[in-house]
Amino acid sequence: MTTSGHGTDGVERRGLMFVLSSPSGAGKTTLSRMLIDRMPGLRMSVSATTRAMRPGEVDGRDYLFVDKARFDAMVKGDELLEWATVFDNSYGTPRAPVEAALSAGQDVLFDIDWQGTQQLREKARADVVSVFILPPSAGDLEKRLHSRAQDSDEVIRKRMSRASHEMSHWAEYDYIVINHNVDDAFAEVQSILKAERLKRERRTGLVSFVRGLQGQLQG
Ligand SMILES: Nc1ncnc2c1ncn2[C@@H]1O[C@H](COP(=O)(O)OP(=O)(O)OP(=O)(O)O)[C@@H](O)[C@H]1O
Ligand SMILES: Nc1nc2c(ncn2[C@@H]2O[C@H](COP(=O)(O)O)[C@@H](O)[C@H]2O)c(=O)[nH]1
Repeated sequence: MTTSGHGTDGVERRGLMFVLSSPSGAGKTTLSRMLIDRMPGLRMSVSATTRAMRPGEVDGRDYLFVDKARFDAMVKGDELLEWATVFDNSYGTPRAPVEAALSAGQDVLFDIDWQGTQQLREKARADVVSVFILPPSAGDLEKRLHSRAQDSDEVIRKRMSRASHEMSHWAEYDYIVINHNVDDAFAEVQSILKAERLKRERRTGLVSFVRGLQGQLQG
């Protein structure tokens, strides 16, 4: 699915799909925004959803807010790379922008649940790097959902009651980060991305780079 771009050291490499998942409220959106602001070469995948817009959310930036008929048409037209029902709403990743970003040599960041992560992994295992974010405690998770002040008590209750099930998928992920403190969690997630960008298998330009070095040594 991916084509090559260039790393910061000029060596060609395949783009990667960097996935953050967690129980609702553990901090994926917060960490995603920090990554997008601070990591050049990383583009956010903007999901389509049928859920209602929260105060402060912007259509096209936070989500593509669509009705059920439009979502179903996207599924039928194979416009989504993955999709799932989460908390009674439909969510899915539009395929075209992801493929365009990867073709342009960029990495793509996904804030999606475990069902979507499984689907991406089935399609492109070698190019998916997945991170599961855990809250430090159940009490902290609940406090965070309340402090966000964007969901009703009923919605928060529903999300808390799903948290244990969401978390049961932690062992399917490549990395686990416990979000005690947002700056520390960000530093950990950033380190994972930096290291994964340097992985030998995705650095398609290394063979010719090393040959060039050897040529210089012989010449
Ligand atoms: N380490 C932290 N300490 C305290 N508060 C935090 C921390 N990380 C995130 N938060 C706060 O917790 C709330 C929930 O965070 P966020 O929206 O990033 O979670 P999320 O995992 O994206 O949730 P959802 O899956 O529902 O979209 C926000 O108000 C955010 O500012
Ligand atoms: N499988 C997918 N899951 C997605 C996608 N976009 C978001 N999500 C996940 O949904 C829940 C709830 O999100 P919220 O914004 O309503 O709080 C959360 O776990 C997201 O990660 C998607 O495109 N596919």
